[in-house]
Amino acid sequence: MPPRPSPPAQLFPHRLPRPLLLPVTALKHLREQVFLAGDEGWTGEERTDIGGDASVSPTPTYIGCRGWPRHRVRCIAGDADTTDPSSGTSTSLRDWSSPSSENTSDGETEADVETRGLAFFAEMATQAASPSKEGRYSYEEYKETADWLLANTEHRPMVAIVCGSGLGNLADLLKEQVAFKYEDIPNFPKSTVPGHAGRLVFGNLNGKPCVCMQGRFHMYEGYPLWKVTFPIRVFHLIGVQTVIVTNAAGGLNEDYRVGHIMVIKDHINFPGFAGQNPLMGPNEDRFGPRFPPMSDAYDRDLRKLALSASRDLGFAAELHEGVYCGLGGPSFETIAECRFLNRLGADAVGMSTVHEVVVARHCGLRVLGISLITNQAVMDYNSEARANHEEVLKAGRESEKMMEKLLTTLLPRIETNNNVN
Ligand SMILES: O=P(O)(O)O[C@H]1O[C@H](CO)[C@@H](O)[C@H]1O
Ligand code: HPA
Repeated sequence: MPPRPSPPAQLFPHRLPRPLLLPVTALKHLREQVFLAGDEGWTGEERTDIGGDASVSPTPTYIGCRGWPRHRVRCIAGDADTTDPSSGTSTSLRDWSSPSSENTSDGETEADVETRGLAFFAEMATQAASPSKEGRYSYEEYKETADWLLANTEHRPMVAIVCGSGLGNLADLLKEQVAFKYEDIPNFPKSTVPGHAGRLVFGNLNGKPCVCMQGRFHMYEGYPLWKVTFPIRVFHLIGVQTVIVTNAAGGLNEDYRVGHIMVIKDHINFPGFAGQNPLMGPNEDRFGPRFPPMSDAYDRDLRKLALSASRDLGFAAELHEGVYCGLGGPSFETIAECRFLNRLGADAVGMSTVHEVVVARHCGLRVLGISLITNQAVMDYNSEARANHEEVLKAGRESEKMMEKLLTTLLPRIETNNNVN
């Protein structure tokens, strides 16, 4: 029998810092019987007989175990990965597996089993104590992704462009492309919204090295805000200095029409009012200060550049500068909400952007925001209009060329100074 890893003593805290959670789906391939019990009993779904071919819920269900170290771990073996769908992290069980045995009768003693089980729990406890389990990524995870990207492409982008709904084709502007699917990039969340392809595209846009997010993450997809904003910090670590956030938005300002462009002057972070700010939780000083100002969120010089580029292109009639209000979604706004937001001073409304901007400013990135007005918010009780995503995507496609021209004209005018090797 191959030697079993023995758990280092320091990995055994007196108590787990928080309930230990194991996804049941992770255990469904286990070939032996697992008995778990904690001194405070079970949390979550009660199961004491997971293993073998026992049918377990195909949907991710969590079992939790409080109390340490009084778990009774009879045996853990198998060849499965634990994947936590909420964090995307995965832990291999293979290290603790019994390679040949189907049960404990292959000479493995009770003590062997106990050691192996405890080692497994020690690993899980370490994970539970790691920052990424505290509802955020660790600095090392951002770094891991940044290093992976730098190792897999020679591009060194100075500008990152986040493509809004229906605006993913902006990435096609990039020459000498190197593209990665989000699912292939370590730690990256997955795109789930139609119109957000889920690819990170590197290349040169009119001579300027860029990276394009063909698809962003939204709060309404169920992602916590530290996940929604994950790529922004990665961009910072790979040397990006300027982020251009684009979005599809509903026009609240009565002068705005479908197909108009709004250079974002400022935003209202509505989820922030309710305590949903991506910077909640322990501050990571390596990215920025605890209390970053937001009064200069949208760079004045970049706004001027965008406005002058739009005018040079003859877009003056379709051009505005205004305030974007970010909501949680996914439901579109009621008439009363639209009226309320408009009175608050918002010119356009959407379900994204503000979180990315807060995180970008926290780590010192310059931000330019551009909204494409894809629909007029319904403000009138006699209106038959109903906001819908298809209309949003259609408007995006119809104004694609305009947005492309704007970015192509704008990009070479942006001064950048990339110091990353
Ligand atoms: O903000 P982007 O991602 O452009 O998308 C906007 O369009 C979608 C609604 O149609 C929402 O996701 C809203 O936020
Ligand atoms: N409301 C919210 N989000 C949106 C809208 C809207 O009208 N249009 C595009 N994204």
